[in-house]
Amino acid sequence: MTALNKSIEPGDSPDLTEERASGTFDTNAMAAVIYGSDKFAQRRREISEAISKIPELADSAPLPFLDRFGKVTEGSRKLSVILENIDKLIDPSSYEEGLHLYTEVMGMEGHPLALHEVMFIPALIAQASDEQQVKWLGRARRREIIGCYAQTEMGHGSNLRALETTATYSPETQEFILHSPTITSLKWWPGALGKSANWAVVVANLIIRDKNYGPHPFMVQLRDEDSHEPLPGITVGDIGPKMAFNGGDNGFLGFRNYRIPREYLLNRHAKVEADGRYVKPPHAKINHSAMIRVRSHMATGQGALLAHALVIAVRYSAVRRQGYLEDKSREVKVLDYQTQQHRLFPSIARAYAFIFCGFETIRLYDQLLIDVQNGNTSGMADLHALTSGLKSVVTYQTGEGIEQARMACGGHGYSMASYISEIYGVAIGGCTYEGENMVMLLQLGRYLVKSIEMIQNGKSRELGPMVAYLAENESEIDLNLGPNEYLKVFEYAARNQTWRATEKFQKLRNSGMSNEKAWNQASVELTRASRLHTRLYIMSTFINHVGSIVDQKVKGVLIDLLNVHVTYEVMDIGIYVQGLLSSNQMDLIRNQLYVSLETIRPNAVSLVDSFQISDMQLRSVLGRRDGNVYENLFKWAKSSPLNKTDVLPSVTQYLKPMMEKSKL
Ligand SMILES: CCCCCCC/C=C/C(=O)SCCNC(=O)CCNC(=O)[C@H](O)C(C)(C)COP(=O)(O)OP(=O)(O)OC[C@H]1O[C@@H](n2cnc3c(N)ncnc32)[C@H](O)[C@@H]1OP(=O)(O)O
Ligand SMILES: Cc1cc2nc3c(=O)[nH]c(=O)nc-3n(C[C@H](O)[C@H](O)[C@H](O)COP(=O)(O)OP(=O)(O)OC[C@H]3O[C@@H](n4cnc5c(N)ncnc54)[C@H](O)[C@@H]3O)c2cc1C
Repeated sequence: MTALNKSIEPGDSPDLTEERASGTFDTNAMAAVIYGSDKFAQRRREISEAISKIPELADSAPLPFLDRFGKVTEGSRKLSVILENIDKLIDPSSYEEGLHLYTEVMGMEGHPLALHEVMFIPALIAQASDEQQVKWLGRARRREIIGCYAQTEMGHGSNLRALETTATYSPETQEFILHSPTITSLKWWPGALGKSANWAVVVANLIIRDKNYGPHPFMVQLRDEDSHEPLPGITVGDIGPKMAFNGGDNGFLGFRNYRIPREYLLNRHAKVEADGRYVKPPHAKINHSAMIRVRSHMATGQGALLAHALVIAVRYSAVRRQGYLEDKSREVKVLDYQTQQHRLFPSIARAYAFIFCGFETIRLYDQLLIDVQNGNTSGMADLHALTSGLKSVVTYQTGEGIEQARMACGGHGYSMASYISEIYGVAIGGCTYEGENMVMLLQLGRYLVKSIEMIQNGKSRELGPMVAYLAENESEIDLNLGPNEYLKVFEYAARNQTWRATEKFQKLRNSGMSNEKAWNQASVELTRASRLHTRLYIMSTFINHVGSIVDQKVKGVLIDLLNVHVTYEVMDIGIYVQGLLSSNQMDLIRNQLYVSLETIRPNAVSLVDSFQISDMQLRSVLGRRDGNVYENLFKWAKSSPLNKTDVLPSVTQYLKPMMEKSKL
């Protein structure tokens, strides 16, 4: 009989083989659920296999041993190998296949095409007119040019309206003149801008005859296509090392009265006629679409990062033995400790939940893109509110989960051999990029307040399906709790908090305070409402997704995982449900959580194996598929550049003389 867990191979650590043998479901079938289809899950495996056959695609050294220069060079080197072999590796027209290829080969530390694929091309698709797409999109897709998305400035990121870069229209020459008037107006942070990109989508305030029409996207050539030297009028460079993404060249950019043709305003939606007449877009915020797209993809992306950390921590916890339970003759796998399970299993559930939730937001974005191309912008506000909350909650919880995974690996978790700190650095960047989390929670807060105001004005029927629960009365909770009852508990918490926060804001405003001051004084409560609303959404998409699964064994284990999720989440928001649940009921839920941790235990390794993250992609000694951690940890340490010689020059130059002097 073939094993249900497809990761078993001869030579593996017996501890991991034992774990895999206890799995109750087919990990390939689970991978099909995680990656949306059996076909794509299979393609991922094939792509990984094809990559492994091209030795030049392997890291030339463990990435943590490379310095910044080495990391940036390594990314470009591998990119050129990828492009030479691209047809052998993927269907180049598939975004998903490309993403898998890049993630596997490049790792997560950044590379010259990261922003090209994630923002530059999507911005062209959403914002360039048909003629502009003919001009640039093909070139971008063929990677004849490398692009980035340059919006944030040194002085402003969250508050777009305060960007200082201007694009002033000159009707005489039919050009826009891009200018950076101050130090703080320098573009600052855009990925791949520093050294790699030769073109950029630049967001600048459009000025026509002294009137500011707000931020608009412009296609701007930064560097000569032959020499790669910055063009006259452009100041560009790298912003230096960061917490993570050090294989990437996030950059700065300034303009000195830099002229571009009128046709370089991305003008699918807004236009400037030759005489300077402005043609308004169908929605004031349509220029934000590249951001909405990334935010829509963030739940899946962050779920995948959390998954990376959990693969490492769960596998390692199954081979790490420390201390005793009942059997005093052999130390126990640390995964058998309830505290370890409590640390890791709710995060496994969240990783699955985020990925499933991401399916939904990506689908909503793709639909919105079609609608907007057809002139229908009515879905923009809803998706903006939803993805604003979602990006904030998933990035924060992913960061929490990764950090717990690191601690769950003890001392070795702190070593770069675990690679978890790199994953953490990358993931936690998501709390900031695409809109700082508090700022984005408050965007959702605005939407929730407006929803409550609709209810107060007797317009409950006009509420969208995602906020309809705000108008409902709470019902009794039956504590023969199934997932749907937990959903009701969450609805109660989110509804109560949203009403309380809104009423606080309204009361302050009605007391004569300005709108802005009242908003600020209610803002912590509003962010709490936004988080609860978003967590409710995540839970409900998780429940719906599990309900739709056909494979009964896969569905069975996902129901077990859902039980971990709903009980953990409700315990976590206990303070918001005190008015609904008695302390006896809370105890009952707490016990259900502990039972669900035990239930999921035999499937823990199979659940993380199902993410099918190859060793190459994982880059972790602790998380290796074969579980042979210790001998490889020693090998890894020996490969440290510091161990190339027994006596370092720094010892000869400084420490030896110091010790010699002390002897006198
Ligand atoms: C391989 C991995 C690579 C990782 C890649 C990482 C790449 C990172 C890239 C970046 O970070 S790019 C830069 C991202 N920057 C931001 O996200 C900036 C955040 N700020 C904003 O998005 C906006 O400033 C804001 C906070 C949303 C406010 O918008 P605005 O400045 O336009 O404010 P107002 O004029 O006050 O308007 C508010 C009004 O508009 C509605 N609204 C805002 N955005 C949208 C939208 N996209 N769609 C629909 N509606 C929108 C908002 O809800 C308000 O509506 P009302 O409440 O007034 O009705
Ligand atoms: C790894 C990484 C990659 C990036 N890539 C790009 C890129 O490719 N292109 C690009 O253009 N940009 C990029 N950025 C920039 C990023 O989008 C901004 O840093 C982000 O939007 C936050 O803006 P800020 O840095 O100005 O923060 P600030 O707005 O200055 O935030 C500082 C603090 O002020 C608070 N705050 C600000 N406004 C409010 C408010 N209205 N209400 C309450 N609190 C508020 C915030 O919550 C935060 O605590 C990247 C950033 C990082 C970290």
